[in-house]
Amino acid sequence: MLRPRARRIRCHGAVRRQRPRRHPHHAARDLHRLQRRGRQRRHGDRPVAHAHPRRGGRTARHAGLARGCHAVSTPPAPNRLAVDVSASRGGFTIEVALGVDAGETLAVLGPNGSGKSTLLAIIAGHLAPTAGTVRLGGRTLAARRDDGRVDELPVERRRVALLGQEALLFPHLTALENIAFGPRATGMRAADARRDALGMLERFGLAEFAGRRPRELSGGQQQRVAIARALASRPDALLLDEPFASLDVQTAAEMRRVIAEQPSARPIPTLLVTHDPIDAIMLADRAAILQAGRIVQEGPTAEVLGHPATPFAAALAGVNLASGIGTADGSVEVIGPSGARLVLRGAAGAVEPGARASAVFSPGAVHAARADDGPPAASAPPVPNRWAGTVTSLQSAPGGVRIVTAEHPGLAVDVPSAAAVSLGLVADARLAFAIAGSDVSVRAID
Ligand SMILES: Nc1ncnc2c1ncn2[C@@H]1O[C@H](COP(=O)(O)OP(=O)(O)OP(=O)(O)O)[C@@H](O)[C@H]1O
Repeated sequence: MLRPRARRIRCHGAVRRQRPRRHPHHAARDLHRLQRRGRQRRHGDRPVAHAHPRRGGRTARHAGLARGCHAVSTPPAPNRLAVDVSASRGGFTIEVALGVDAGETLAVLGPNGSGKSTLLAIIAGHLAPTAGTVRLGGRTLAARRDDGRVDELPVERRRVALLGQEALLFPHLTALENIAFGPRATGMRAADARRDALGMLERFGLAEFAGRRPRELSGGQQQRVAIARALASRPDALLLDEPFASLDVQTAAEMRRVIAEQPSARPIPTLLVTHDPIDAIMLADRAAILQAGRIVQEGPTAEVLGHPATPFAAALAGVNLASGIGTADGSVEVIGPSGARLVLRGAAGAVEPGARASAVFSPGAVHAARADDGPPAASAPPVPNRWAGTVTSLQSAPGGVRIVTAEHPGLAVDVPSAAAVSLGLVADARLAFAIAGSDVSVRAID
């Protein structure tokens, strides 16, 4: 276990170094236990005893500071979060390397069970890696040594704030007291902590609720207090675990705006785990797709959602992903399960002949018409960006109908309701499809 460092305190005008006592961060630990309890509630881990800041926690005075003394806030330079770890939980293994710069937000998207929470648990200190390191700025949060032992900073000393779906506020404290709790735990004077907490409440549009207890606040207001509380303790990294998932659409939008508008006076890395592409679009500079414990794609958010590399990411982004082989003219030839050929050509970009490649396009960018001429001869060369299909399923889509055909069941075509009526859509109808090259993006598969 890493040794606690001495901290600097200002005492009657003079700045001194103070050696920490054995457990100088009990209150912060209580806060982290409470956060962890929320995750365990979702994931079925063993429960942790309920934290009570007044009984189990320690205020600045309890933490060993004399009257008139307070901790000098010397936060380490905001820095990069660098994770390069593997870990196991049950039969599941995760192996991830990623970095998030200060002031940057990385969205981690992935299907259920892909390891998103496990990744956060490793960074927050709830799960030890089986190999590798977690670094934050100049500090090592966890490192597995060659001899198999792990150097780990305890959760409460990582300066990593974790905000989950549930606000998990202390029920017996007011909104203001909840926010002031973290700074008090690190030794800030009560008056300063209250002043800062009031400032946070104002920033989050909650000033009028300062004196209310969590049960007197709506879910959205509680979540706003929770994010204010997370930031009030001046963490060096922020972990957001689907923080909007339990909120209604309007409140979630409001919360996204609040987080997006965070002033960057003290930039820190933010890692946002989400199922919802809107979170990545609104909040993240970069996005990573996690599948089965591995990052399968990472890059600028527009790039990852604009040209997804996997069917999961394509479904998330709401686009069609067609995989095939590059043709002589730089298009992508896709062969359906029954052998039907489809050539997709992008207006910009081309792929190497014979190379594995993919084409991406939106279901709504495809034009559909009645095809009265029956299926084309198998030997006929396909015309780029044109194909025919027999309808196998019709589903409702926003503003219209989603069509799936037997020839290319992985590719959806959306038509507006009026067009669906005039096409007389029924199962087994033959349709002709066309898409402009400007709406198709082609790329080689690595
Ligand atoms: N406490 C645990 N003990 C044993 N296995 C666990 C534990 N927590 C998670 N797992 C397993 O680890 C794998 C990854 O789970 P994890 O919760 O990290 O996925 P996730 O991507 O966050 O999923 P979700 O989107 O459903 O929250 C799953 O197979 C899960 O069953």
